Amino acid sequence: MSTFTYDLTLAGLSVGSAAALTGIGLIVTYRATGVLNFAHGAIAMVCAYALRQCVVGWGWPLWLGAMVTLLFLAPGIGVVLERFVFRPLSVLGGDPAQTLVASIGVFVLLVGGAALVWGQGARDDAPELVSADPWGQLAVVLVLATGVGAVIRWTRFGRELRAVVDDRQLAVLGGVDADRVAAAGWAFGSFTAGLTGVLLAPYVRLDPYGLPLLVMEVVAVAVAARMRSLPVAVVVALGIGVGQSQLTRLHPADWRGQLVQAVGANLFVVALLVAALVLPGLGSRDALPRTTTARIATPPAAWIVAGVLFLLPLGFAGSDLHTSVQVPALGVVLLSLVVVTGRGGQLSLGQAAYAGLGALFTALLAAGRFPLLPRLPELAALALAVLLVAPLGLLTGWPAISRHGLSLALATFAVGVGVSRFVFAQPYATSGLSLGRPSGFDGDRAYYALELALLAAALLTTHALRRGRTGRALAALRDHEQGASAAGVQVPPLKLLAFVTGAALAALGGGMLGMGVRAFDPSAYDPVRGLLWFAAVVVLGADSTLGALAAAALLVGLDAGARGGVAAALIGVLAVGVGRFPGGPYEALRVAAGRLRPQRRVRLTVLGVAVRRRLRPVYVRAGSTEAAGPCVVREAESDAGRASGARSLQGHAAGAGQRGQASATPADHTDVARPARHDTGWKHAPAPRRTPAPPVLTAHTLHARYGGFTALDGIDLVVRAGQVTAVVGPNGAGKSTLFHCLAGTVRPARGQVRFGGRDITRLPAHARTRLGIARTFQQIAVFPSLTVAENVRVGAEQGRVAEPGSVERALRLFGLDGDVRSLPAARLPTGTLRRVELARAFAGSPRVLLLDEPAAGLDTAEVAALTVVLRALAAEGTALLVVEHDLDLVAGLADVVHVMSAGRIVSSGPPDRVLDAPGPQETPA
Ligand SMILES: Nc1ncnc2c1ncn2[C@@H]1O[C@H](COP(=O)(O)OP(=O)(O)OP(=O)(O)O)[C@@H](O)[C@H]1O
Repeated sequence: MSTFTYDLTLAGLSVGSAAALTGIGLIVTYRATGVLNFAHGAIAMVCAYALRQCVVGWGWPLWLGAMVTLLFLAPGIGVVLERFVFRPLSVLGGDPAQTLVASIGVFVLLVGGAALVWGQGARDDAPELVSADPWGQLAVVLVLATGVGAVIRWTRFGRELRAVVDDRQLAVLGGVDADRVAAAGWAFGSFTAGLTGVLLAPYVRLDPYGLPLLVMEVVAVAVAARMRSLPVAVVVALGIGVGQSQLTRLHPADWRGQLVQAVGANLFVVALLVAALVLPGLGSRDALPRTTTARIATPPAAWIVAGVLFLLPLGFAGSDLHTSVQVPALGVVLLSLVVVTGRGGQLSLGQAAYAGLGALFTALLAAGRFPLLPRLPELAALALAVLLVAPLGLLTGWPAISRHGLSLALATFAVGVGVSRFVFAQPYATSGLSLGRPSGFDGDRAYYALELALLAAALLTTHALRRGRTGRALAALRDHEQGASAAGVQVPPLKLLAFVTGAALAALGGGMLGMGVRAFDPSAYDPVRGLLWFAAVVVLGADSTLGALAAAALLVGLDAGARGGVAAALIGVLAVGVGRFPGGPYEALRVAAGRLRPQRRVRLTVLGVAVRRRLRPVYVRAGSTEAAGPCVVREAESDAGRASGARSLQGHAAGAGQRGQASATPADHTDVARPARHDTGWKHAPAPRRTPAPPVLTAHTLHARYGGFTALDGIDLVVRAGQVTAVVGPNGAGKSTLFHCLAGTVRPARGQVRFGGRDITRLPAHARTRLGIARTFQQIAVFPSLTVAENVRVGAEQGRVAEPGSVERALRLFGLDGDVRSLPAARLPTGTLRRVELARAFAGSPRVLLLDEPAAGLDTAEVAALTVVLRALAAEGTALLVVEHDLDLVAGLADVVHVMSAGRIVSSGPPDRVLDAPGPQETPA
């Protein structure tokens, strides 16, 4: 090996060691707590500053500064974060969404805090703890990795750690002190962050923004190791480090060479892009605090006040006016986050990239440097830049189709970092670039007026996306993606729409920002800004346009008026707390106000029916002297008849009977007395016989597998119009898998699903809904931020046919046409929510209703009323398939029962025959 190659290898090992350290720290924290610590780089930066402060600022000996920094400060930060930020969140349920936002909040807080304390400028006098000789650093890394690996594998603490990671609650029940394990994980993770920071600081720019970003760029190392394997992380880190170092030999001749060199010099970013966009995703849960609250409408007065405040700067002069110019521009950028994150519920940490591209393209187009295009006037350049950047929204929109939670966070972050490194930081794109204002708007006042007009256009666009059919579909997507898909919402195109619109708005705002300062400044659009803007929008109410405008004013105002870093620190503090108030500050205010004022109570009937008694006569215990009474429906209806909701149901069902669509109406059933049979065990009265109805949905030899495990083993099933078909069986029998295959959320390995003769095996869930297969969920899927009527309207708009009056009909049928219709679904009782979900499914005029444990969470009276409703729907001609554990409900409701065991249907027939037979169904959960 030549000396040059050897030297480059050594340099690469040095960089790779620091990356390996970061990987080890991220993996250990993730394993111990389930949190991907976005603040890791910021902790590294704070520790590097602290060591410099001790040694350079206060003149301490290096060993003392290093001990205090690495053995007290770094682990201390970890313990404090665990105790005061992440433990409360894990007590609240450990939603990864909230921990992600909190860790971004910690990042922003530390960056802002460091800028406040140590200033924003870069330092080049960080003390050198370990000599530049890479062998020393490598030794540190290998000792650490081996030590951690040994602890995890062979010690009691390691076993506890693995137990907590696998199932925290189970580990706690088993006597493990999960908090201690999490605190140790955080302390160690922060220690490695601190070590990375002090090792790197002498060789890179030590500043509050650059170092954290540099450290987070190597997160690919941990992702490549699937957040699990320390040896893989170390090997990948060293490999990329050496590769990156070797590629510095390239000497560019033209812009292509420069691009290749840029790739070589940023191999960790390339690895991040590959890890985040190509490798399978890490987590699947939603990445935003799930909306549990209704959106609070902005009072008109607030808009008037905002309008006046935004007009005020027109009367300003000098530096005040010059600063104000940034507010509308940043407001437009933040509105892009309202569209993507607030309304669409899609996490986007890379929005700064689109803003920067908007500014860059505007500058290139206005300068005549854009390939193949002539020089354009500034306003035309801005408009064309917006159009050009909009489709680039697919860069993050495409991954968002299949990625959620952490995976989407990483993908959008990676795109932000990639664009920053490969476009903004490259001289071939940006050298000698200036950006002027449109002619006629050169002065600050005129330009501000132009910005207000553009802001108004952006507000109108945002507003349009928050109203009407698309607005409701977006809200549904945000509130419950699976539920939205089940309601017929075409989720992938809707996500793309959100990201493309978001990219266009960000580009517009970015171009306006650039024109405001008459320059393209790459640092104004770096990925740290993306995190800050994301945090600012989330804490001020992600779905609030006014919140975005307030955030813009706050960020610009604090940056201009206070010491640098105040804005970031404030936003960080708020973001750290946001997980405790998932609805944002409005929710916090509401909670506070709620303590002072009693909440408005709404009286609701149960399923629209004043049913108070459990249905009695379907079962009689052996030896009981109680005679069988009339059948289920008469009992329920005799109570129900007193309620308007029941009248609507009866009328509805009778109407259906008159139209001749149904084989039986509830009234028909009341005429069928069910004699009791006195025998051992629970017995069932015979169900009324019906004439065979035509098949609507059929399954043919369905096979489904999870890895090597066969969950469905050749299922044949027929669901007929006007009948209730039930599937029962013990836990793990495969009922839910069958349900998912029919609903389109699981793709069978073999076999067919047919609907009205058409093969729909490969159709996605939303397409099945549009054909006429609606479903409900075991865990109720409603859209909490929408009102009851809006929930039902989503079902009607996206369902099989948009029949006029279908919303009102569904609301009436399920007894939701009173005051409750205009209440937000958040915080309604379970029974009402079940009705809302059913009404939503029904409003799309489905031919088949798939119901996954519809009685889950309902009390006896609600189950009784539910039976009436489902009977009425079947009587109307709808085909119902019910997967249910409640055998009482099945016996009283179903026409045909299929019993499943170990992935097969082991018996089928009318409930009285099937449920009486001994078999696996007798041990349901
Ligand atoms: N995503 C999955 N990955 C691996 N195995 C799975 C998955 N989902 C289900 N299984 C397994 O497939 C089998 C069938 O599960 P399924 O949920 O369909 O049964 P079930 O009858 O609905 O049970 P339950 O009544 O408890 O919901 C079970 O052994 C289950 O452990």
